[in-house]
Amino acid sequence: MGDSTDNIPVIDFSAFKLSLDKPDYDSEAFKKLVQSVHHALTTIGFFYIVNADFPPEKLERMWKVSKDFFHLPAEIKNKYPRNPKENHGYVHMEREKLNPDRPHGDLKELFNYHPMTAEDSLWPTETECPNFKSVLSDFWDPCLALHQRVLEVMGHGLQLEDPLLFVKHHVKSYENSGTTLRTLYYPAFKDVTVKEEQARCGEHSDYGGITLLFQERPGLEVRTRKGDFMQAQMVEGGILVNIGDLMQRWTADKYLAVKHRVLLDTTSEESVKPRQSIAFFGHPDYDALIECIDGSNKYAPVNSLDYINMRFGLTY
Ligand SMILES: O=C(O)CCC(=O)C(=O)O
Ligand SMILES: [Fe+2]
Repeated sequence: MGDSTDNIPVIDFSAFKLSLDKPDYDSEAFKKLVQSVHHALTTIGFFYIVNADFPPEKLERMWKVSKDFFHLPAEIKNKYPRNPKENHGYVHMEREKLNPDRPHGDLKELFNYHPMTAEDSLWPTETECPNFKSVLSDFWDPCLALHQRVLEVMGHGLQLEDPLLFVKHHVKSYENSGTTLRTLYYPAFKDVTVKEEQARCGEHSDYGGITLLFQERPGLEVRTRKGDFMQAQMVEGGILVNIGDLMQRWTADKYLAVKHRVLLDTTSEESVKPRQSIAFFGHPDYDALIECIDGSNKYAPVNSLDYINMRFGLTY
């Protein structure tokens, strides 16, 4: 772990928590929130949200149904494979390789939920995994609302002419965007055969807009500006936020999409246990044209859908 100045900042979101329709834009608390988020995204690239009124019972239910699902026999889980076109469904162990330079796929399994395409036939049945579908669907709403609040705060931090610019391009999340809820499971060390240089989750930056990450136990490492990796400290009730590459492009590198990973460190007692995490990947609407906000054209304008398709092509 890095020294305390390297720790990921913890930001109090009460000035724009989920139970408030709007923040008090002129309040010191809101200005401090904007400034803290801006500082985090221009330096370490990660921050924890606390006091956002995120419903803890929804998170508890997510941990439980996810565990139930991942404990099902492989032949049941494999009935619902991820559909490459729509990105909804189950991805088995070693299938995804987030760092293409590593020789083997990641030691994790996951289930992606994308409401646009999540027909009944693409979910485990109620007999196979009771409440899985309803709990994932129900978790989507607070994630969507919170990620839109973060996008608005970022718009203020960057002093955009229209602080709602990012939000306005993240509104079709149900029908026309790559926004995805993902529940992940890293099996215990004793239950896997680890190949050379195999990671639980290889070094990568996320692809899209912003990510909300919920962690059940430690293990995530984030790359510092110096290029080494540091452990993300655990924060009680904290929701970790980082941005994806498309957002970095959009901000013309003012905000940074920072690499992160999860290793299987067999000398650490924590690391050999199974680990769960949940990621909500907010992605700009498929028809959004992503152009540098400062007019610099540092990156050529790119269509959101073309960009995500290109990135998935390199991962699977
Ligand atoms: O499991 C984690 O903590 C990180 C997962 C992650 O970075 C991802 O799926 O993009
Ligand atoms: Fe990630």
